[in-house]
Amino acid sequence: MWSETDNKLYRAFTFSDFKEAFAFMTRVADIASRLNHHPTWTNTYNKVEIWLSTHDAGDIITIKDRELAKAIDTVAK
Ligand SMILES: C[C@H](O)[C@H](O)[C@H]1CNC2=NC(N)=NC(=O)C2=N1
Repeated sequence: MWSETDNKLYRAFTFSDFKEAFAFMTRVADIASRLNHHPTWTNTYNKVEIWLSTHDAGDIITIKDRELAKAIDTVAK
């Protein structure tokens, strides 16, 4: 589940290995390009952490972040 802290949506995803984590990131990259809204994220081996906020609106959570979060959930296993 996504949590809200510091004016950001945050969720951590864990996969079986690095390859699965990176495949997920590739799918998210496609979505982000399509929505023209991009995550702040880190990847360490099988873990991907994502923070969503809208920089253009002064780094707050907007509908764009909620839509991206929902789309990311559809490709997370
Ligand atoms: C010019 C371009 O449309 C903007 O910079 C977009 C790109 N992706 C973005 N992504 C995020 N997370 N926040 C933004 O404000 C944002 N703005």
